[in-house]
Amino acid sequence: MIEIDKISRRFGDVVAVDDVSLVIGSGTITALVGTSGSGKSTLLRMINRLIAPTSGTIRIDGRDTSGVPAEELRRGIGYVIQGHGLFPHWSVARNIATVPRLLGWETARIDARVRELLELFKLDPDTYGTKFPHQLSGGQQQRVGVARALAAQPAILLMDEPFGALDPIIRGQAQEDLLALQRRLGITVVIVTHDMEEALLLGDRIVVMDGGRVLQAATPAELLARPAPGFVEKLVAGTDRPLRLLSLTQVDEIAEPGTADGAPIAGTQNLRDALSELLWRGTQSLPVAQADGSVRTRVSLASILARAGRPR
Ligand SMILES: Nc1ncnc2c1ncn2[C@@H]1O[C@H](COP(=O)(O)OP(=O)(O)OP(=O)(O)O)[C@@H](O)[C@H]1O
Repeated sequence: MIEIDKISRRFGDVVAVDDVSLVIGSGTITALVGTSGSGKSTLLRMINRLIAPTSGTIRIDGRDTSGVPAEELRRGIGYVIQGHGLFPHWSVARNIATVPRLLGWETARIDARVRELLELFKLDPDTYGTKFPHQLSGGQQQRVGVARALAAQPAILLMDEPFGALDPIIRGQAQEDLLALQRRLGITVVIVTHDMEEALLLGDRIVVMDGGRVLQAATPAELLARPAPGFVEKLVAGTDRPLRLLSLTQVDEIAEPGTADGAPIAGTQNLRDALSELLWRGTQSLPVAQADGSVRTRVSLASILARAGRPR
């Protein structure tokens, strides 16, 4: 758990972060979202002490980070920035090995870890380990950047606009990969983005910042249903709110007993997928399949539409 307690940071006359308090649960993804200059990066960098707070305290698992040597702290926290930040004259393998080498791991252990990570990120170790960053695509460089951040198995991963430089298709894939990776490793992720759509997709919790302050910290469902008046409401209104709401609910949650024609949709898919499928097929209801393949329920267009409006 990361406890941020009344943290502020000034740069001269500018108050970049203004009295922020937040609790970030272990094993969750928290998205810090806001416009440029709202203090997101400064707040993120105070967690690994790349920036020292002017006042306030940050505790990680109960331990005040101001008492931990900065190097030691940073080795235990992965950090990924926009445009990957790889060392251009080092091979991919050496880039990934940066922190394990600093920690003095044995060569065989480092090599095994590098291979494991390359495989995890779907990059063949024999093909890609010896390449240099400029020989990779933007998406591949980004994956190597995340692999490097995870090399020493940190419990926390900080990401500052990690997908900002990727084109929309690669970006969508990278977001899905991050979700899968986080669920698999159970790490705590704090990600900075100026994109509310990205925050809604990735965040278990979304923290909206403006002028260095937290305006609202909530789950995606809460934020969509009850955005704080003013700035947050405006940000949320810019997203496809009804479709976003639908994507937060699984088909199983509203499926009813009965049958329908056609190929079934999995109960674990979300209502947005179900709506899309219904519209495409031009029908009123779809059969719903369970993990064991059995089909006992259906989901109807009417019941989906009832979930797409403003919650009352
Ligand atoms: N090293 C610095 N020296 C002076 N001012 C700074 C410094 N770093 C940040 N600031 C100022 O602090 C405020 C918050 O900046 P910060 O980078 O945290 O915002 P941000 O929300 O991450 O913005 P962006 O999305 O553009 O990165 C801005 O007004 C910025 O100009």
